[in-house]
Amino acid sequence: MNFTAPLKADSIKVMLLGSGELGKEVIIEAQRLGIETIAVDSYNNAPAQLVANKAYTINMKNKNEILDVIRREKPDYILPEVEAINIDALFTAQEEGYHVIPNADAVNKTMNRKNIREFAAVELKLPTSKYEFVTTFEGLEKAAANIGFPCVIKPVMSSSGHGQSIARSETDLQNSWELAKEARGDASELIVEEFITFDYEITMLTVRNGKQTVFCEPIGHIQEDGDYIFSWQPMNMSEEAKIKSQEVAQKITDGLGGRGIFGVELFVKGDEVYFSEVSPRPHDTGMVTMITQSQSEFALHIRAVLGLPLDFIDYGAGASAAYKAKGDSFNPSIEIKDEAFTKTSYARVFGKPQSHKGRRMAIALTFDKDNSDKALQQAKELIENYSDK
Ligand SMILES: Nc1ncnc2c1ncn2[C@@H]1O[C@H](COP(=O)(O)OP(=O)(O)OP(=O)(O)O)[C@@H](O)[C@H]1O
Ligand SMILES: NCC(=O)N[C@@H]1O[C@H](COP(=O)([O-])[O-])[C@@H](O)[C@H]1O
Ligand SMILES: [Mg+2]
Repeated sequence: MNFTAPLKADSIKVMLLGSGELGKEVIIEAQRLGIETIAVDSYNNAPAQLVANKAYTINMKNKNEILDVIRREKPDYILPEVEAINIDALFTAQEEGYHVIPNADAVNKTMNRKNIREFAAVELKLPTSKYEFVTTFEGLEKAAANIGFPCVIKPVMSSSGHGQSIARSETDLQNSWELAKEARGDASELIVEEFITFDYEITMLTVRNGKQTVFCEPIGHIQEDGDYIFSWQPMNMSEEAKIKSQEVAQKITDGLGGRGIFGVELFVKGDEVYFSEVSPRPHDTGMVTMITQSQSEFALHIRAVLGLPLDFIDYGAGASAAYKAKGDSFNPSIEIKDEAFTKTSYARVFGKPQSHKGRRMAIALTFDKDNSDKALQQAKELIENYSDK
């Protein structure tokens, strides 16, 4: 294939909307190509802001504030990094000729569970859990009775497990209702999902550069309270399940279109593959690619955005373990014991300016040439050497 997108790095400007740990690595990869970078978020000194050329702190839910920074900076590419962004601003920017990654419609679909679930299940006919949407407590009771217990309840707009719960019986519904309502994001509507008793779940990182689609090796992961705590790559799976996973990932990303990396979340039971959701951006479980691939998911995202070739080397197996703050602090410090620095591991500390209990602050990355179970075991052990104050 002949790639015809020469890189004129010093004349390219990217703007990140959302500046957390994932964005920080995207900015670093962009900087490595000499690209000018602007990091926007709703609080000062967000991780990506610490490494970008310029930073803005705005209300990300406010259409005018987003459009103001876009019109002022005139970026070549706008890279949404979080879900909680005013979507009208992205549609307007796109109409004005700005290039939203992957495109405003894909961001709109994926930021809301109702849009993406109906797109996947109804339009693309991909297998998913049974689901219903509700806006009232009575509606929740009815939907849970139809779907059966246990069921999973989530606000239609939320991420990292916020506002999510499993109701095991009718008596849990009141708690689930209140938890979802208290969550940040849009909790005015909830999705009630059938609980899938999967054997394992994966993220299929899928990269589109406008000319081809490339898959990374499947990433296995473990979630606690709807948020990832461990991931490893490659996930050892049957050839049939792997092919089905790639087919689902291809369909959903073709359906969304545009350039960039996507994290397609799938549940696998035997050789059956269920679509769960998709991020049109790097994925938290994909941080493991910082140790397993010559081009991490962040480097691949930038390459895809620019329409550049996507070739890379898989170095071997690896794993990641998330470190979550144990307490609350306005001036947090992460302590990592010497034992956590081994020949086959390293740390990434995000530099978040404030911690609160459960906030992801750092990760441990481990490598093992051919055994992801061993890498995972080491990651689990090493993260015990992390603490915070
Ligand atoms: N229907 C389901 N059946 C079984 N487990 C589920 C179901 N839905 C969610 N889960 C579990 O909860 C996790 C988080 O769910 P989901 O990905 O929908 O939430 P999220 O808040 O969007 O997370 P993130 O933003 O981190 O991707 C899943 O990875 C899975 O482990
Ligand atoms: N599952 C989505 C995800 O991992 N997103 C990552 O977490 C950051 C928010 O962290 P915070 O909640 O600690 O501010 C986001 O900016 C993004 O990097
Ligand atoms: Mg998810």
